[in-house]
Parts: sequence; structure tokens; C-alpha cells
Amino acid sequence: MSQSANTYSVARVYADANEKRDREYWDYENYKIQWGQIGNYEIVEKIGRGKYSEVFTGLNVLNNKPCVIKVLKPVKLKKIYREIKILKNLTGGPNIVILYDLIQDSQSRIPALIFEKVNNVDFRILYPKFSRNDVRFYFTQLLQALDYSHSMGIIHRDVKPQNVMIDPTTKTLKLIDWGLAEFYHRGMDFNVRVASRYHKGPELLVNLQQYDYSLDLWSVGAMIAAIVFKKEPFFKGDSNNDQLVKIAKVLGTKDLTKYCNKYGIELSSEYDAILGEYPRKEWRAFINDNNRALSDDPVVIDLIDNLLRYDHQNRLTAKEAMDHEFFHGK
Ligand SMILES: Nc1ncnc2c1ncn2[C@@H]1O[C@H](COP(=O)(O)OP(=O)(O)OP(=O)(O)O)[C@@H](O)[C@H]1O
Repeated sequence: MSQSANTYSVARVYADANEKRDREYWDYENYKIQWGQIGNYEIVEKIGRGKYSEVFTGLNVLNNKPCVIKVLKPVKLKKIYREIKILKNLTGGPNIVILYDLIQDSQSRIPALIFEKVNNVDFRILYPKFSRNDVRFYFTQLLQALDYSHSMGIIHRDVKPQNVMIDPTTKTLKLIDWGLAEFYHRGMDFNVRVASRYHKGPELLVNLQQYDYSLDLWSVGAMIAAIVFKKEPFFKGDSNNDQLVKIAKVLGTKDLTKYCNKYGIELSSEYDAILGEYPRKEWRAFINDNNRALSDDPVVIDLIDNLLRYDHQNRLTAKEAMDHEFFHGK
């Protein structure tokens, strides 16, 4: 991340969210971590292994409350500080996972994050059963989390089903994994090596570095399209370059070229051999007998159409998406 000499794209909303706050709010490198007591927690069982961590269910022995213990793998200290500072800033916000505590092993100095535990049901089980009302309900919750985070100057940068914990029994949704999240600053060139392939926005794939909160709305669009058209994931690239090809086969090559030209981006020559002249595909072409119950609806198609836009500035913001007719109609 570095300040660019030339600002060519600025967030349409919350562009000054960090500048208007004190430096200590966003300056995570100078953050002083207060460590809690490691003896207060017990590991119960392993539930996951990510790229950056091992995750366990656990117990707070003081109050017998269940928790999740995310033991971080050795990465740059700066990344650990960033995740912690962002969680501290956002904890308590709507549908944002609550960070309870931070602990550190006294010998290895390996840090672990203690979170509230969500009794998540795997999305591969849950999403295929979603009704229109479920989509409406849970995506409203997700958009609330994102609008809050964006209003606090923070881009999540890894929105995907694996990071959206849903407990259908209590109808709760929590957005987790703030490990790739970053503070937005206008005119800043950000690293495009973020998000997970299937949910990467076009800006990342064409190497447009002055992206913003709207990146998260692409990922939301890809999630909704996958559920509505029963095609998980909706854009399934075999590599990062193939990911853009898969997107172009739906949104068309012409608009991709327009997008790049608008921001003065030259497509990498790596695409010369693999990117064809694809026409834009109609959203209705994805409707079939298997998905009709959710997809045969101009309102949901309009929502998807307004999220899955190449041009990040033309996507709905989280707030605009929540105001969309899909979330308010019958
Ligand atoms: N609060 C929680 N409640 C329930 N399960 C959780 C919670 N936090 C994490 N998990 C589980 O652990 C997994 C890994 O957590 P997380 O995404 O934070 O780690 P990561 O190392 O950043 O993962 P990745 O490399 O996949 O992005 C999640 O996908 C989820 O299944």
C-alpha cells in the first residue's frame, strides 16, 4: 500500500472516513497491544485451518462460555497488528464477529485471537435451501455489516461464503476473518493480491490499485448470483487470469475494455492469448428449471446486474443495495 502521485479513482462514499478520525484510529503500525491471560482459555477441538491460521473451538474457563480461538501462523507483524486494530475498531458493530480477547504464548510469542463462537452451518448445506425471504434476510444482515465497516473506513477484501457465519437456528449472521481487511485512504495504491479467486473483483484482476469499498460489493454480487442461479461459485476461474476470462464470458469483452480505458489501465499481455471477444450474456440466460423459483424475477436480476459491474464506481454501495426493491418488495 502506498500513496500515489496521481489519484484516478476515489470512493463514492465514506472517502474521508479515516482522515476525519484521529491518526491512532487507522495507524495500526504504532498500535500497542494489550494481551489478556492465556490461562483463561482452553482449547476444545480444531475446526478449521486457513492460510493464515489454525482455528479451534474453546472455552473461557472463568465463565464457561464457548469461544473460537484463532491461532495465527507466523506472518508479518504488520498484518497481525492490522487485523487486531481493525477488529478493535469494528467490534460491537452490526453483524461483525465480536473479538473478546487477545492472548500470546509466553514462550513461542505466537498470538491468538479469541472470538465469539457462531454455530455456523456450512454454506453448501444452507444456501441450496434458501428461499427468497432467506436471501433477503441474510443479505440484509451482510450488507449492514459491510455498510458499517465501510462507514468506519474499512474494506473487508475477502467477502466469500466461508467468511460469512450463519446460525439458522437463531437467524444470526456474522462477518468474520478481517485478516485481509484494510483502511481506505483516497489516492492510495492498494495490493491487488487480496480476496479469494472466485470472489475477486475485476479491479484486482486488471491490476487497478486505487480500488475502494466497492470491491466488497462485487463479492456480494457473486455470492447472490451463485445462490439465485444455483451455480456455486458463479465465476469459477482455474487461475487468476482465467477468473477474468470467466467474468468476461458473462459481462462481455467490450465493457471490460471500456472499464480499463476509463481508468487508464492497460491489460497485462498475459491476457492476449486467453481473452476472446465475448458478447455480453443476458442474465436471463442463466435461468433454468432448477433455479427458477429464485431466479425468475426481474427484481433480483436487477439487483445482481447492479452489483456485478466491471466499473467499481457503478456498483451499488452497501446502502444503495439495502435500499434496492429486492429487499423491500413483497
Ligand atoms: N467466530 C467463529 N465462529 C465459528 N467458526 C469460525 C469463527 N471464526 C472462524 N471460524 C471457522 O474457522 C475458519 C477459518 O477462520 P478464518 O477465516 O478467520 O481464518 P483464516 O486463516 O483467515 O482463513 P482463510 O485462509 O480461509 O481466509 C472459518 O472459515 C470458519 O469455518
